[in-house]
Amino acid sequence: MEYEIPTKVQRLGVDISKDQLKYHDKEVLVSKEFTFDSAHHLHCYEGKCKSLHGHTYKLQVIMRGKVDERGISIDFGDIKRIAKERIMDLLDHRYLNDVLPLMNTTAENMVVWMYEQLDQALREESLYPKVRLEEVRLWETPTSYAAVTAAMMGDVPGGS
Ligand SMILES: Nc1nc2c(c(=O)[nH]1)N=C([C@H](O)[C@H](O)COP(=O)(O)OP(=O)(O)OP(=O)(O)O)CN2
Ligand SMILES: [Zn+2]
Repeated sequence: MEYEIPTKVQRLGVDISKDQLKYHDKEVLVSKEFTFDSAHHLHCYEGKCKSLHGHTYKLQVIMRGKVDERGISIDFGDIKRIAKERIMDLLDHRYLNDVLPLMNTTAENMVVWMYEQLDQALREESLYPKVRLEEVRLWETPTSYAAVTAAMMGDVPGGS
């Protein structure tokens, strides 16, 4: 997206040129974290998690993209909007075995589904053609997480 950046801007009363504002076009990782509370139980599992129980899940969404002329690759607020619409609105305070597509609700299965949801949403965003999903991490407890990366999902930079 093209932004109107004035040729000269003022800092502490001194004119500086827009070229001095950059690191634009550098690639950076941008991350945002969320929590949500859900109930679930595991199938095909002998142990306490076969019984109904709940977690405060923590989700970390890491995106990768070129910095624009404002110094932003993707607005943190837009990551929050996408994650809320595609994940938290569906899962927060819900029974996961009912609301997720048919799967065993392990952290591994859920994080792959979340990657697919977020990746699809980002591809549909016309605002950020130079940004892609890099990694998604899902903590089930403070000491246990599953993660998936773009490379693991077969997404290569420059691919369609
Ligand atoms: N590889 C996986 N192992 C387990 C999963 C999973 O999704 N992937 N899930 C569970 C249960 O859902 C359980 O609620 C979480 O397991 P665990 O980390 O063992 O929970 P604790 O409360 O015991 O965690 P501590 O932080 O060690 O107290 C089981 N395994
Ligand atoms: Zn659990």
